[in-house]
Amino acid sequence: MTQNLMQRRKKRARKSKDIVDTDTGAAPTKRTRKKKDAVQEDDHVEKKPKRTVKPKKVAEESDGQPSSTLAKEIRENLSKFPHCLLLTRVGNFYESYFEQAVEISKILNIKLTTRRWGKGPMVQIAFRCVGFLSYTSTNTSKFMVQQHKRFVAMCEEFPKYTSLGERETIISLLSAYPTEGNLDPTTLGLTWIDVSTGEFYSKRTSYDSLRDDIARIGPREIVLDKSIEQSTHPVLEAIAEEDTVVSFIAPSYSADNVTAVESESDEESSAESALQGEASPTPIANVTDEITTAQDTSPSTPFVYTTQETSAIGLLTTYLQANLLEHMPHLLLPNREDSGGRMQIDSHTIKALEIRESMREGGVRGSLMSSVKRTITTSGTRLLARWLCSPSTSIQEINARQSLVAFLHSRPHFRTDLLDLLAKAEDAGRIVQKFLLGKGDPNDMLALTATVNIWNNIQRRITLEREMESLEQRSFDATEWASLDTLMNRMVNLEELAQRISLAVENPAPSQLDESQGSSSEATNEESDDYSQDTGPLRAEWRYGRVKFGIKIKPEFSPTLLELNNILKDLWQQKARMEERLQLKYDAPSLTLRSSPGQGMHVHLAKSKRDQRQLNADPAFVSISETGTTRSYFYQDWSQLGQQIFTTSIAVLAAEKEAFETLRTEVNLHAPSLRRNARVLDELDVTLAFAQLATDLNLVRPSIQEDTTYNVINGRHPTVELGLLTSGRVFTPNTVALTPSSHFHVITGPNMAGKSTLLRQTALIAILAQSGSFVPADACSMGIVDKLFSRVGAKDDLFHDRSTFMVEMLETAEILRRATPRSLVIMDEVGRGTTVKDGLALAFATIHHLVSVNRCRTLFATHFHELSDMLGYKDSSMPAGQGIFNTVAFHCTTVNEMDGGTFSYSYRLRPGVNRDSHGLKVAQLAGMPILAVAVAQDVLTALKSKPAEELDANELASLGQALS
Ligand SMILES: Nc1ncnc2c1ncn2[C@@H]1O[C@H](COP(=O)(O)OP(=O)(O)OP(=O)(O)O)[C@@H](O)[C@H]1O
Repeated sequence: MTQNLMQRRKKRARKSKDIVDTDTGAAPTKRTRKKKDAVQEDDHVEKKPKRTVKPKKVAEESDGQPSSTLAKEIRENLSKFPHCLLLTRVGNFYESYFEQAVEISKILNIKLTTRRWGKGPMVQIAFRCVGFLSYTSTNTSKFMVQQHKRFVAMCEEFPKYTSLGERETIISLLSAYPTEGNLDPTTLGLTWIDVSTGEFYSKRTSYDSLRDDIARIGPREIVLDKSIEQSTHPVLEAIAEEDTVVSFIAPSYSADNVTAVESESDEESSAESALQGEASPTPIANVTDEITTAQDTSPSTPFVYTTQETSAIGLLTTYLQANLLEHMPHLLLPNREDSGGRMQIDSHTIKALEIRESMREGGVRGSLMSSVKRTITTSGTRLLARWLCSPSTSIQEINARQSLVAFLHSRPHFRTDLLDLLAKAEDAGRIVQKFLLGKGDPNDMLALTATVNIWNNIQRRITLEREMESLEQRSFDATEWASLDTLMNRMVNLEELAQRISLAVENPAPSQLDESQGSSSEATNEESDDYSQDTGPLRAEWRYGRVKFGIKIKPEFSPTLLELNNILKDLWQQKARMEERLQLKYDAPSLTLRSSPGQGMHVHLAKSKRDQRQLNADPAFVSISETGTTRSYFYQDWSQLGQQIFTTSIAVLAAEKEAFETLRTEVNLHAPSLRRNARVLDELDVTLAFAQLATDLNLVRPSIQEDTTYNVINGRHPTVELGLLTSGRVFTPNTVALTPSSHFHVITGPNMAGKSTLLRQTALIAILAQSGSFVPADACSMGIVDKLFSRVGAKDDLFHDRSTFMVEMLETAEILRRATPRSLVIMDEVGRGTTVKDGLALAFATIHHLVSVNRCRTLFATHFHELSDMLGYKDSSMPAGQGIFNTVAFHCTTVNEMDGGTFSYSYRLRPGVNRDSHGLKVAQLAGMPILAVAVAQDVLTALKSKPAEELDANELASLGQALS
């Protein structure tokens, strides 16, 4: 299937050329460039000849050389790097031309051909050329550099618009495909992938939700259909605010293309857990117009990708194929993310609530993530971010997560042991992806094995805990264990794979190797190789080559390898015997058999004056060089034996490489199971982290139900509480009780008295609760929140031509359009960005709409105490529900005035309305000059009898005059 796709996808994005990473084939990144520079210094690989490919135009130059663009660039590069062998990437090949082709064909033992440029006899130029497949380039170039001591320059081509190679870690790609024709015009297909881990998702979405999806996913790059590039398509509007690279491509795909996305197995489908609750990914089925998962083997409910999703998958796959070339990973069809099962948090809210990063500091510090993160693996941290940005709306799933948190919370020692084990695990998801991308070395292989062993140890530790609890007969409760069992039962036993790898791969331990002759470390390696006592450069070179190739496979891995190693061992022994024999025969103790690039296989005398007498008399030894003390000879017997050692060494290297490729294939075959286990461990990491968090921050288990209540007793803001603690202050907890009969609370109070904090903590507690975490409160019970909206903090967005007030209104409008009775809304100071009259009018209209149309749970903080009057508030003794809307209640914070003009904030919420903002106190605290504060005080006093809105222009002018 893949081949079909590849054939169909030959039409690629426009290409440009530049030097490339010889290891990865990816376009250079800042880091890879650096790395490459280092390699180039070490390995004589030159850098940066450049060429750009334009249509071939051939003409003969006066010197009889072809003058096509490619030919010119090759000659330019050759003259720029005269000391290098130049390899030029052309499609799937690296090619070498002219005289160098002859040399390379000899070195690599590949066929030399004759190529012609130009059409017609008049312009045809014949020249020598060799080429080899690009995927062999890493080893081939290393061979030329290391074995033949040649400098190599590589000229690479890659698509002009890709930024895939611009970073080591590619976070997410997202492709949104617009609807067409008679398809439902309100829906979109959305797919996204983390190329570094292979996590691939798809969902149906709408233009309204697209911005929220993007905010949650946080892609580095967005891929769109080229056909909408010049249009005013709503997708473009939705992504306009995003600070991401947007690529438009003309996809060479149809729905059928998706059939070529390679399925590894359906195993992964069950990997999605009761804890995670995401729908299963799809094994490839027959794709016609739509992709279906309806296969017998799938353990979970089949689902069907929509046509738009199918198109999005095709678009994204095309893009990856065009950019990753031969490093294109094997992809499973994506997991379906069903928005029905996730709390929708709009894009402003993700930013405003500082879930992933803080607004003030820009980084993670001060964010919810930073306060609650206790995960110890990077993949666990990624999962935590996903859970926090899209909490669940499934009570079953939330309960499963909470039960596991409770289970782990009550077993601190067990938790510590599991954490200790987890800390040693590698990011298996990323390693597997590396292998699927055709990368990965024996160290990765060993890391994977170690990780599989750690997984096994974790399972053993769990079994032990269960046995200990049963033995102690300490309230052993099988239902309590059910949450952990459900999670761990999803793991696949991969012990066999781990064993096979550890039996095959030896740790190359490069630090133990020394290229220099006769170093002290030689002995160690001789022992480990178990043959020959040779300390000559030929051997050092060969072993150096092994390490540089990153391969050391145990001989027992395959009969071929064993046989070759035995032959090699025998040859080394022959060499040792020959050396010993010659030393004795010619009475030359300093005689050694050596090889060097300049002299080939030669006999070396370290003390020539003493040892050369008898040797010189034997015509079998031909002197080839001498220095003050040393002398070298050609000796045919050694030359032949050395050559045999050399070719056998190369054969062993090739066999080890082949063996490694076999292992790589095995790892790739197990990729779904490896990923599945990795995901289980990620979930364990996050739940362990939640359990630890519950202990650290004294959190309680919330109770979640299917209603529209929100009852949090003495709730706290997790981040503000931590911030206060560092300065020795204590957070004042607050109770919020939203019920269907009192679902809208108006909060008034002085500046700086904790209104925004209360609003934010209300939202954060809902997020934590539905993520499966315990929450910062004395008690919490709440009905599922389907959508969370916030309108807090205002800042302008001049780049997108939006004033502060415009941003405020856009956000408010969106809430009024989208909130449902199951939603939770927090609104802070709506209407403050315009005149008092307009602001008041808009604030009232907003409340009116939220109460009577949306009917959602809302906290509405305001300094417009007049709103309370408009809403029918009388005084704090007024029973709830007695205003003009019977579901609106009033709460406030206040300041405690003390003797001597000092005051303190009471952050404690109480019923009622506070009409005093105490703004001047805050101004004073902020360091406003005393004179300015005094003038403000005079204005306030003057306005006490009659508010400013009621004064006409003349009255205001005379007031100003009086105060000046
Ligand atoms: N419950 C609390 N306990 C202790 N300190 C608090 C509490 N709530 C808020 N604070 C402190 O008060 C500061 C100001 O709080 P916040 O921004 O919520 O006030 P506000 O009423 O929204 O102010 P403004 O009306 O000026 O926007 C916080 O940064 C925090 O340091």
